[in-house]
Amino acid sequence: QSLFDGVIKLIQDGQEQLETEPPDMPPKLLHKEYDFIIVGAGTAGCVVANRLSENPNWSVLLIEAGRPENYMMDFPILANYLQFTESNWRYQTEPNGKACLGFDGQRCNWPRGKVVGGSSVLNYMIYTRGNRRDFDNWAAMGNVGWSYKDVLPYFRKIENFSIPTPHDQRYHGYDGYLDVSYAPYRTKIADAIVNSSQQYGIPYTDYNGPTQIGVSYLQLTLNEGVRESSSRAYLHPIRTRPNLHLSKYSMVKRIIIDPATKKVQGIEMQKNGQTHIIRARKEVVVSAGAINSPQLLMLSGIGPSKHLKQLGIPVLSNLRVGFNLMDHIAIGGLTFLINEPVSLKTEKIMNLKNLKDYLNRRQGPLTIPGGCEVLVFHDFDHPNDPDGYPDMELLFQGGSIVSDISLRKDFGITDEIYNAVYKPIESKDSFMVFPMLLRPKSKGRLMLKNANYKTKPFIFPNYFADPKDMETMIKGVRLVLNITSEPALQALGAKLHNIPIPQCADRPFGSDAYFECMARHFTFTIYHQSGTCKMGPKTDKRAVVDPRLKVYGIQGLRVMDASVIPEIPAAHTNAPTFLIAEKGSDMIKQDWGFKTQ
Ligand SMILES: Cc1cc2nc3c(=O)[nH]c(=O)nc-3n(C[C@H](O)[C@H](O)[C@H](O)COP(=O)(O)OP(=O)(O)OC[C@H]3O[C@@H](n4cnc5c(N)ncnc54)[C@H](O)[C@@H]3O)c2cc1C
Repeated sequence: QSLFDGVIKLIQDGQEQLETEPPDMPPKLLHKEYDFIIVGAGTAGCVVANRLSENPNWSVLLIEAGRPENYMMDFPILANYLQFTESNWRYQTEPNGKACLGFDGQRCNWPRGKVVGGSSVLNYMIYTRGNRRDFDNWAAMGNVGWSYKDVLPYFRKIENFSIPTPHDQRYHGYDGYLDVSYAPYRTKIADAIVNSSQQYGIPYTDYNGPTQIGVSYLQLTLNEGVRESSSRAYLHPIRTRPNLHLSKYSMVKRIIIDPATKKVQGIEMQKNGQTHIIRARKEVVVSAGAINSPQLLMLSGIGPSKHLKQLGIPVLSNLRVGFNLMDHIAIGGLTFLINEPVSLKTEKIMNLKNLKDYLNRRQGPLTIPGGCEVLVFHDFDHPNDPDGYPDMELLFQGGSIVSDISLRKDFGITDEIYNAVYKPIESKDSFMVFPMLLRPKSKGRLMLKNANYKTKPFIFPNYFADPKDMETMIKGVRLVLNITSEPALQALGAKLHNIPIPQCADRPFGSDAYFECMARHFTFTIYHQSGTCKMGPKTDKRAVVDPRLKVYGIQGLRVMDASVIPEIPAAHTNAPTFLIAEKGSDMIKQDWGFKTQ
C-alpha cells in the first residue's frame, strides 16, 4: 500500500471517528432537566457518563468545555504536539525562586486536556495502577471501601489487557472497555535499557500485577497502535444511547445550590455565547480535573471561607478546597549521548516508510507515545525486596530534548539554557531519563485569583518544600548512572551529556550539589496534578468529599476525578482516575437503588 492509500485511510478514519464520538447536542435540543449532570468529559467524566447511562431510566447530561477529539490526536508519536493546540488549558505555576527556575518566567507549564477525553487525549498513555499499599493507605486514612482488596476488582473491570509477557491472570481483566497493550515497536535503546537494568539486578516485571518493583516496557492505553482515550474507550461504544446527551464547547460557570437547604439544583453553563441553566433531579457530578474541579467548587461557594469572602463569594460550605495539591516531578533534561544512529529523531523517523507503516498498518516507530518506552520502579528503603513500595520511577525515552523541537517548547526551557546546554548536541543521537519522585512529601495549593470563571487560578506547587524530596531525587539520578553503566547500554556508548546548565556551573558537574541545582532549574512535571478536593472521613479537617465522594455540607454533589486522591499513589494518575470513576459510579448506583454487578 502506498502513502496515498495511507493518507486516504487516515482521512477516512478521522471522519469515522467524528461519527463514532457522540454528537454535540445543540442548545435547543438540550432538556431543561436531567437526572444526572456530569461536568467534564475527561478521563473520569466519560466513565461516569457511560456507567450512569447504563440505567435506561436515568437521563444523563455530560458537559465538556472543549472540542471533539480528532484522529490526529491519536497518533502516539504526536503526543508532544497536542499541548500547542486549543485542546490544552495551558496552566502555569507561580514562580517561587526554588523550582522551575530554568523555564520562561520561572513558571512550570501545566497542560490539561480541554477536549472530549480530557487529559487522556494529551497524555503519554502510560498505564500504571500503583502499589497495593497506596490503596491500603487510603483505607487506613479512614476511606472505607478503598483498600487494595476493594479496588482490585475495579482495576480488572476497567481493562482489556493484551500484554503478551507471562503475567498473573488474577490481577488482570480481559473484557473491560480500556485496551492496555505494549507499543508495537521498540527502539534498540529500549531493549538496551531493559537489558542494562536486568544486568544491574532489576527483575523484569508486570508492574500492574501482584508486585511492582522492576523494569518493564511500558504498558499503554493503546489499541493496536492508536491512542485509547477515555472517550474512545467509554463513550464511542455507547454513542447511540438515547438517555445520554453530550454538550461540547460548554463551560460550566457555577453549580447552582439552594443557600437555605444546601441542596444542588443544577448548573449554569456558557455555550455559543449564551448562558444556559440546566437542572439536576438527582445529582451533579464534578469531573473537571484537579485544577478545574476545585476552581468550580470555589466559584460556587464551596471552599475556605476566608479566601472566598475576600473575593466576595458567599460561602455555602467551608472546606479546604484547593489544598493538598500534589504532583509527580522529575529532573528534566538528563541526557545520554550514544554512538549508534538508533534514537527517535523526528527528522529521521518521519520518513515515507514509517508514515506508510503507521497509516496502513499502525506499526513502526510512530506508535511510540511521545518517545516514552521503558520504566523502572525502585524502592530506596528496601532495594532488595521484590515486593517493595517504590519511591522512585525512572522513565526512559528513546530520544531526548534535541530529538524533536516540540519538547523544548513543551517544557518551556529558556533559550539561554537550551542554546548553552543542548544546542551543541542537536546533531547527535541521544536518549533521556526522567528520575521521578513517586511519593513526594511536599504539597501545594491552588487559589482563585478572582470570582470570574474565565480567570485561571493561582497555582503554588511548593515543589521541594520538604528536603527529603530532593534527597530522593538525587538518589534517583545515581540509580540512573548505575544502570546506564551496565554493558548493554555501554555497547551503545551511553555517556552522560556533561555541558552544565550555566546557572549551576559553579558546582562540580555530577556532584549532588550540581544535580540539586539542575532539579531546581529543570523541574519537570509528569502532569499528575491531584488531591485538591481531598477524600477523607469526617474527622479529617482537610477532607472535601467523604469516602463515597459526596461533598461535605452539600446535598446532591459529588466530585469524581483525580482531585479526590487523598495521597498520590506510586503511579501515573490516569489508571487511578479510571478507578475512582468506576468505583464512584457504582456508589451512585447503590445510593439510588440501581443494582450493580
Ligand atoms: C501532557 C500529559 C501527559 C500525561 N501523561 C500521563 C500518562 O502517560 N499516564 C498517566 O497515567 N497519566 C498521565 N497524565 C495524567 C492523566 O492523564 C490525568 O491524571 C487524568 O487524565 C486526569 O483525569 P481527570 O478526569 O481528573 O481530568 P481530565 O481528564 O483533565 O478531565 C477534565 C475535563 O473537564 C473539562 N472541564 C474542566 N472544567 C470544565 C468546566 N468548567 N465546564 C465543562 N468542562 C470542564 C476539561 O476540559 C476536561 O475535558 C498526563 C497528563 C497530561 C496533561
